[in-house]
Amino acid sequence: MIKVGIVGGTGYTGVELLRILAGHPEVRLHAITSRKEAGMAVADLFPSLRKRVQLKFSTPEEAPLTECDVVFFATPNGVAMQQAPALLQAGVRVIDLAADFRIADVALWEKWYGMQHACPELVAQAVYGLPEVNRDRIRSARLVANPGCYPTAVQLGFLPLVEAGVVDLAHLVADAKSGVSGAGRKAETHLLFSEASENFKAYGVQGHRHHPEIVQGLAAASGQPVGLTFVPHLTPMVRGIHATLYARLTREADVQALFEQRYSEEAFVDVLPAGSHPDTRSVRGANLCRIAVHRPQGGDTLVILSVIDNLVKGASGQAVQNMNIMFGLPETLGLAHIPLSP
Ligand SMILES: NC(=O)C1=CN([C@@H]2O[C@H](COP(=O)(O)OP(=O)(O)OC[C@H]3O[C@@H](n4cnc5c(N)ncnc54)[C@H](OP(=O)(O)O)[C@@H]3O)[C@@H](O)[C@H]2O)C=CC1
Ligand SMILES: CC(=O)N[C@@H](CCC(=O)OP(=O)(O)O)C(=O)O
Repeated sequence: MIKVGIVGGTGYTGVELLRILAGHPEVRLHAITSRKEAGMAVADLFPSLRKRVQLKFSTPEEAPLTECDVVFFATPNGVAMQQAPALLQAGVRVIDLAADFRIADVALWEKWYGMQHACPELVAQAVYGLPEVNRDRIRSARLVANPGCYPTAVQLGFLPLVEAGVVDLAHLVADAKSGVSGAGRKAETHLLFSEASENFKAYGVQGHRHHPEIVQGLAAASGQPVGLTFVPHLTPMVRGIHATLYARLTREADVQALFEQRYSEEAFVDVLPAGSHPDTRSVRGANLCRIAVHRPQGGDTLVILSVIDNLVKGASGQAVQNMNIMFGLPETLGLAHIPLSP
């Protein structure tokens, strides 16, 4: 059994990790932290976990994290980089759901995240945890940087095209919409029901911290610089990301076949029949990215639709997928949830 610790167990990705890991046959939950709820039983805070999770929250200082085989950080940016070095030193493997180790260029990371990196020397050791790209490196990784939610939906949607070199790499467009849980379980005015419901807006048009992460991944996949316009939107639903991606075809290709071949061996990427319209509900609660390929009017502009549940394939499910790979388990173990519908 793998002994698991979670730092940040009261946030949305933390409770989603608990939901998935409580049903994982090879996992024993050993430590879970919260500074605000220390001493409280997990099941008292989250009744959905009653009789499934027996642990109590401990402070990060008191939790027996060094006794774990792997520790997940489901914390705000800038927390894992403070605590990961000591855990790695103690032989514990680390999966960070935040962005501390996602960007290889530390100066670029510091610019976007507005803080100094606490352990820049570890960034080069970290493996970017998008299994569909980095599976072999994840197997032996001690430190995994779990991708952001938008970057997962956008990269999986563009990858077959940029790898095959059939689109104009200078002018990619990603128009993405996220549910409100993407912003985390915190009290902010724009996340209030009266503000976020019956409302729809773009944000971060001038620049969003997921832009450099997406560009880094697509440039590595294509071997060339990539130009991307990325516009995130907040949409009044709880879970889900719908990314509408645009790319101009520069070479004739059977794009549907390209996608089907690229993902034919991937358990968690579903390429739909040509012309489909995936909805976020079709992936809700599941570790799954569903993709549909369109070529409107047979022209040279491709439209790719990519949907995920931001908390599952966009965060905690993908983190468990990475854990399975790191510990030599079947990649799908504990991740067979069927999406919730309706
Ligand atoms: N929500 C989403 O869809 C996605 C989120 N992510 C990333 O995952 C991470 C977690 O996100 P989310 O669950 O939404 O965040 P939340 O804001 O919902 O939860 C944050 C958690 O971290 C704990 N925490 C906060 N500060 C510290 C600290 N200094 N030391 C230790 N624990 C701390 C909090 O508990 P307490 O304060 O009690 O200690 C809480 O449990 C973030 O980095 C986010 O960017 C990535 C992909 C998708
Ligand atoms: C809807 C919403 O607010 N989404 C968040 C992104 C989700 C996230 O948590 O991204 P990181 O893991 O990179 O921090 C945002 O745009 O800031």
